[in-house]
Amino acid sequence: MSADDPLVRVDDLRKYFWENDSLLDRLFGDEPVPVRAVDGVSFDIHEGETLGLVGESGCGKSTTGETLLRLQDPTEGRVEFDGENVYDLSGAALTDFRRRSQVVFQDPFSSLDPRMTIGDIVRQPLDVHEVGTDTERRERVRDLLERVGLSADQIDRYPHEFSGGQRQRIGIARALALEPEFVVLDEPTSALDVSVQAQVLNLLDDLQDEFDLTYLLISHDLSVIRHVCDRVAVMYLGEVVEIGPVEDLFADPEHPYTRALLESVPRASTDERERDRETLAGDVPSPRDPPSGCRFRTRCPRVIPPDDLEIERGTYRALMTLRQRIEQRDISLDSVGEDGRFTIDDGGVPEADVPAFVAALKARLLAVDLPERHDAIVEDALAELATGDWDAAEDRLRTAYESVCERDHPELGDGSHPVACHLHDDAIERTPAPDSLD
Ligand SMILES: Nc1ncnc2c1ncn2[C@@H]1O[C@H](COP(=O)(O)OP(=O)(O)OP(=O)(O)O)[C@@H](O)[C@H]1O
Repeated sequence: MSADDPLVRVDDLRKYFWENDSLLDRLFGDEPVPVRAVDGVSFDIHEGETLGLVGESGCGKSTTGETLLRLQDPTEGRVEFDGENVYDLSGAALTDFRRRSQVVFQDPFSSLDPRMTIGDIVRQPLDVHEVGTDTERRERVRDLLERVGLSADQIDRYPHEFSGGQRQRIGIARALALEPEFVVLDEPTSALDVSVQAQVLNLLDDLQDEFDLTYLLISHDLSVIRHVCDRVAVMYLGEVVEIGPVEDLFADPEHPYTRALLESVPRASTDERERDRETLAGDVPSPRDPPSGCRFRTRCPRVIPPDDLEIERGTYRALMTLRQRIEQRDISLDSVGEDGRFTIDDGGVPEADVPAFVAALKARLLAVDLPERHDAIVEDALAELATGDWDAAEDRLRTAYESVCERDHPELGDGSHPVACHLHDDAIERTPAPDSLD
């Protein structure tokens, strides 16, 4: 490995969990369903660097960390550690990898065995890897406790005698026992009081310098990422959508998802506060059935309209949300209008009621006023819903409004700050929406 080669290289890593995969499910003929927790993730981590992995809950951060440490088997892809594919390792080489790479978990309350003294907890990896003599192991544990800011005299105490921050220090001491080079820090401070979070982050920073550590820091908290990381990879629904140096990414977030995440961080500057807000609406979709094309497009405030469509960004977003609800059959027709105003059977509402039904449905579903041309299209689609023809409504709206974001999957690309978004894809001809900020 040359000095420029990364210590960790993750290449198109995938980890699917399978549901409906038991013998019983197969007997009943249920098809196994993949949960695409990690779906084609690539990044490098250089020696001495801290790479942050950020994203909302459920987007695959922990699974990425655990799979690259080989705590979980990958579905596909490759992870190189110091030039070797970790999934090919066995015997002494695998033991060596297990020594050189460690993890610190989020919850210092459940990750420490309450029946063991903290000395035994920190010493356990030394026993497993048979490092040194009994006396040397005890000395090493005493030294580690001191290095993480505890007292060597506390060696025979139990975890319940310590505060949350102190327990996380014990977890860190255990992770460092074997002198690793690489540590995955999985939400290391999110279970802690705000007042002790900074202390633990500062400790991790000091230890990194002292022991030449390389970190992958997993966090949903951008302020933690900003405080500690050199570069950051933003994950959404199993994919990395943007990656870059931390200052660049915070100063100039390119992916609409990153922009929306940053909007959720309180900031001091008036200029920034006055910037247009692009907050995140709705939840992360299920990784069992991720959206086609760009996975963020179902929530993206900047979803790209077809070229010939002159439409404001907010209006187009509202129409896309309406489409999604129709495609998911996520609209209850029974509750349209005043109580009992419309009678609905399998064929929908009686023909004479269709205009009134459409007006009531439109008022309920759309908070924006539509330009005439779009109003007519939406009314035709809602009239189809009124007569129970969901497929026709779906087709009509797709024909009028289909976005490149749902057709094509954006690739992350190369360079120091790549972004997987069609807004940054020169190959795609597009007309920006009239209220575009760019
Ligand atoms: N063992 C499992 N079986 C089935 N699905 C799983 C399993 N582990 C994780 N998942 C699913 O994989 C997706 C990614 O989970 P993961 O824990 O990696 O996300 P995360 O970004 O770390 O979120 P969090 O911060 O909440 O842990 C989630 O939808 C989760 O429900």
